[in-house]
Order: sequence, then C-alpha cells, then structure tokens
Amino acid sequence: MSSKVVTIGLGYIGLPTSALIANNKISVHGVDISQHVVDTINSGKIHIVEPDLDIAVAKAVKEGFLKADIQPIVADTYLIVVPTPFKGNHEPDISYVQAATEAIVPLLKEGDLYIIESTSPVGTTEKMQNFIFSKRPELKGHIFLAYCPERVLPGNVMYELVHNDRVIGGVDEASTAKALAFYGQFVKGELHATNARTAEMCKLTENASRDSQIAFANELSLICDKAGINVWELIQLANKHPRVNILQPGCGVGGHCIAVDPYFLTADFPMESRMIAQARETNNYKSFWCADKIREARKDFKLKNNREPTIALMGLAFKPNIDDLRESPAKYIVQRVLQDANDEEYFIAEPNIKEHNIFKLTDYQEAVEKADIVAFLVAHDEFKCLVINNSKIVLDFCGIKK
Ligand SMILES: NC(=O)C1=CN([C@@H]2O[C@H](COP(=O)(O)OP(=O)(O)OC[C@H]3O[C@@H](n4cnc5c(N)ncnc54)[C@H](O)[C@@H]3O)[C@@H](O)[C@H]2O)C=CC1
Ligand SMILES: CC(=O)N[C@@H]1[C@@H](OP(=O)(O)OP(=O)(O)OC[C@H]2O[C@@H](n3ccc(=O)[nH]c3=O)[C@H](O)[C@@H]2O)O[C@H](C(=O)O)[C@@H](O)[C@@H]1O
Repeated sequence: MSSKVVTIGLGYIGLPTSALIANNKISVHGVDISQHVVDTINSGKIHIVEPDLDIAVAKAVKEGFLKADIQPIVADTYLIVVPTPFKGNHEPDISYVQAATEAIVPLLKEGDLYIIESTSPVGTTEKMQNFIFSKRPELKGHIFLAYCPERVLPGNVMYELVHNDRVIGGVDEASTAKALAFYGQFVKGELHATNARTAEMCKLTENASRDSQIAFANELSLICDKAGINVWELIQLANKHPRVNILQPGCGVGGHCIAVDPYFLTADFPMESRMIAQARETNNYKSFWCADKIREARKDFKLKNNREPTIALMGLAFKPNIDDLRESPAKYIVQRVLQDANDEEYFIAEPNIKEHNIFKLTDYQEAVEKADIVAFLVAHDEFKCLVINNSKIVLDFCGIKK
C-alpha cells in the first residue's frame, strides 16, 4: 500500500488522478513545472475545465492530502503524467517523460514503484528502466516499474477515472502485481494484468482503431457526395445490420490524442502500419476537402449573383460541446478558407469560447442571419436548434441536419 505518491504533471489527467488518490486518503505530492499551476492548486482551485474536478481538488487540498510543488520529494510511488506530443515530422516526442524521470531518479529507493501513464510509444517503459539503472545500477531488481495508460474521456473524467477498466503492464511480474495493488486502492473498474509493451501498444491500438473507424465514415462521405447520396441516412440504414456499426463522418479528426497517437505506431512500424497511416491521411484529407467545398461554394455564388457571398463558419472546437481547439480540424478549415478572402466576408462562430486571439468571433445566431452560405463544421448543440432560411446555401459537414 502506498503512503506517499508523487505525480509528475498536473494537467488534464495528472490533476484529476492526484485528486482522486488524495481523496482516498493517500498523501499526494503533485509536481508541475508551471508555477501558476502549482499556486492555483495550492489555493484549492483548478486551472483546467473539467466537471466536478474543482470539488475534488478543493477537498483534497483542504484536508491536507494534496500539495502541489515545482520539485518532487521522496515518496514510495511515482506517477509520470506529462505530455507526449509529436515532433514536426510526426515522430513521437518522449522528452517530457525523460525529463520527469530524470527529476525523480535521485529520489528512488528500494521497494519504490514507478509508473508511466502518459500515452507512449512501444518500448518507452523499458527505455526509462534502462535509463534509471544506468544512473542507479544498485536499484536493479529492487524497484518496480510499470505502464498503465489512461482512457478517460474529457468531460467525464472524474467518473471514468474510478469506473473504467485499466490495463496494467509491468516490466516483470512482480512490478505488474505491485502496480495492480496500487490501482486497486482507488479504481473500481476491472484491473487487467499484462506486460509493459502490451499495455503501451494497447493504448495506441485503442486510439488508432477509433481513428481508422472514423476514416471509414469519412471515406463514405466522400463517395456519397459524388454519388448524390445522403451519407447520414446511409449510415443509419447500414447500422441496422446486427454486425455493422459505422461511426459518424465529420470535418476531420482532432484533439491531442486520436489525431496524434496513431503516429506513434506509423513512426516506429512504417511498413506494417500502412492502413493506420492511410486512415490518418484520409482524416486529414477530409479537412482539406471541406475547405475546398467552401471555396467552391463561394465561387459558384459569385458567378450566379455577381457579388461576393458572406459566409458563416460554424464551430472551431475539435469536437462538439467543448472549448478545446487543440489539433482542431474546424480551426484548420477556417484558417485555410481565410487565406484567400477578405475578413468581412466571413463570420466565425464558436459558442463555447468568448474570444480568440486570431479570429474575430460573431454570435452564432447573428452569423447565420447575416450569411449567404452557412458551413457547419462542428455539431454543437446550439447549432442544432437553429432555424435556417431556405434561401441560404448550407454546407453540412458534421450532420447537423441529419
Ligand atoms: N487529456 C486527455 O484526455 C488524455 C491524455 N492522455 C495522455 O496523458 C498524458 C498527459 O496529458 P494531459 O494531462 O492532457 O496533458 P496536459 O498538457 O494537460 O498536462 C501536462 C502537465 O505536465 C506539466 N509538465 C510538463 N513537463 C513536466 C515536467 N518535466 N515535470 C513536471 N511537470 C511537467 C505541464 O506543465 C502540464 O501542466 C499525455 O501523454 C496524453 O496523451 C491520455 C488519455 C486522455
Ligand atoms: C478510443 C477512444 O474513444 N479514445 C478517447 C479519445 O478521446 P477524444 O475526445 O479525443 O475522442 P473522440 O470523441 O473520438 O474525438 C476525436 C475526434 O474524432 C471526431 N469524431 C469522433 C467520433 C465520430 O464518430 N466521428 C468523428 O469525426 C471528433 O469530432 C474529434 O475531432 O482519446 C482519449 C485519449 O487518448 O486522450 C481517450 O482517453 C478517450 O477514451
């Protein structure tokens, strides 16, 4: 049983995890390189948006079980929850995991448990094991190392952290057993034991699988557009088959997970992961295609009406009903269509954010009223209730009217 946990990285995953552990009356020392993050948490507040997280953090800090700091301290369990982005060439960047590990190497002692939760390329846990033992050879055989990926869905993190099943893979059986006992203290979902490489691969598989399934839906949308078939109706009908379950097409795939993690496979296994790579390309191409459709609609309108149209671009977030713009296909489309246009021809609407440092935002109802062409990029709930005058041209890339 853990008496002291150090979590490294207090973001969307590290902070909720720290609060959950602390609220199970286990002392947590949360570490982040951002002084703002540390100060905010120590004042009992939060720096990210996630339902019920504020209550969990306030309680944990007030009761003295959660403290944030810039530096780690001696503990018996260390959790690595730092970002794992990709570099410009789509190669995984594990430098944050490396830096976080470096920071705790001097603190490690016999019997300690080291766990990586960050989404990582296959072999990362073994790489960190080798790194730790290169610095501290006397720890060989005396500490436990494991990988346990996080699967929570933003917006429902506090529930899923407790109730989701977890896949836990140690570098050896003793490490797996030790990590299972750790998570058993606060997870109610089932805990599945495996080895570290399989656990790493499992996380990448889950997100690559979803990416490929969305690519299939996006490919269908391209075929249907050419064939003059309503893709939303088609998918609804196909899904009436007992063994078919097609996902929804959209304007591309965004967020910092599904649009990123499959590259961790294509970078390391380029010859073996051609379908996964193709799915990434299909989903990226879909955003490009949507931008071109908007440009075409603009040209057609100009030819028919002898004037430039006004265009409403509806949504900037990477998926419905959130304010997160990371890797957002809608944002990419807006940037692309604005390249060859005058700002005054466009109204950009994103009901989940108040202002943006690059785009001038317009109220979504006003945008629709003023526009000749309305392009729906994100299926936000607000947009579904809009009544649109028949005189307007509607480009529905996300199934608003399905
Ligand atoms: N956000 C999500 O929905 C999910 C994320 N993941 C994975 O979890 C990992 C963490 O992601 P998020 O929490 O979303 O990232 P985030 O960007 O919200 O938070 C990471 C935090 O780590 C801090 N940090 C960076 N380097 C550090 C260091 N050397 N020492 C201490 N702190 C450091 C940053 O200042 C930041 O506050 C990533 O690998 C991500 O792919 C997995 C499942 C879901
Ligand atoms: C396999 C899986 O469902 N992974 C989840 C995913 O969270 P995320 O919010 O990124 O996933 P998402 O809701 O599928 O959205 C990703 C992107 O895909 C698009 N999307 C999604 C479903 C669909 O039918 N069509 C579609 O176009 C969304 O609009 C968005 O742009 O990635 C998370 C992560 O790994 O960080 C993971 O924890 C979550 O459980």
